[in-house]
Amino acid sequence: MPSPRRSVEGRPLGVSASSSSSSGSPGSPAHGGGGSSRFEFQSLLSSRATGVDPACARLRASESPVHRRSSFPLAAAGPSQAPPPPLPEEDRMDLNPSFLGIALRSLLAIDLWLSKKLGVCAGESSSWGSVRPLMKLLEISGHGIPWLVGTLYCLCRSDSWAGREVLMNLLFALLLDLLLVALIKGLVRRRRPAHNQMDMFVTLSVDKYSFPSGHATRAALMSRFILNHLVLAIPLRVLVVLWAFVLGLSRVMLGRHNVTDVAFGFFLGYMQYSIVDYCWLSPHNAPVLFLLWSQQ
Ligand SMILES: CC(C)=CCC/C(C)=C/CC/C(C)=C/COP(=O)(O)O
Repeated sequence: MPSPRRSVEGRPLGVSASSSSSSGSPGSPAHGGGGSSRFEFQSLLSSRATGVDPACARLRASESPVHRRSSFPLAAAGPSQAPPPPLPEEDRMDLNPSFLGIALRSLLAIDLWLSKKLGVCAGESSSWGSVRPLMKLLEISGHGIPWLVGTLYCLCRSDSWAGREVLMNLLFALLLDLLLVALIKGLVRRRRPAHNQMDMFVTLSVDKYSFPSGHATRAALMSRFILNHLVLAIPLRVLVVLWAFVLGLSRVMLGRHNVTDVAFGFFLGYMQYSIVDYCWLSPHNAPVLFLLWSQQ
């Protein structure tokens, strides 16, 4: 144990006015100005040597009654005792990452706990195991292959320029989605939940990762696309939104994803539509594409 009177570098801390044998605990704020300040000052410096989080040590220091009085306690120790230098700016900023870290860890813990609770169709023997076939049917409804094949088929059959334009953009949206999801999955590499059974219909190699949910991005992207480009009666519009929501929920119920994978997937899909809308392909800005297609 290093002497409590010395800093990590071995230099005296300059807090010698009160002896460590004075009554009460040295760390207690009730201990008195000198004792309290000694504890706090030591905790600031020795945290580097002991591995204690400096942010926590600093937090303790800033909470002390001495600091609240905003007079540096060591001044009371005597004229020969030089006050320690103020903390470097970058050290003071450490508090934020620490709070952010705690918030993220808490969110992650809630995410894992909630996802496990909601994974009621993760296996045949799960509490809602009998609904699993229905959930898997929903899974296929949001899979990339049926959407790609369906779009290409309609594009081949379409005989109007307006129809071709919408379908061409739908194809672009689907490809953009596959690309972005694969990119993020490959970068983040978050494993699928432990209770997931990897029995999915055709997957790509990145689909062993779970963040973000490709089904959720497609659900949000396709529903926004459909609502903006198909003239549908209100009940059908409600159905489209419901489909997207239930598809996202089914990913967690099947145990394929954590809640945050799906939540971010919805957000990403929503934003992807904005990109598609912004880059909307038309015979005016992409004439080559349309000419090529019309010659097929
Ligand atoms: C043109 C091309 C590369 C087509 C690939 C279509 C395909 C196999 C997409 C994979 C869809 C899929 C299984 C996504 C995973 O969804 P999660 O919700 O489990 O992330």
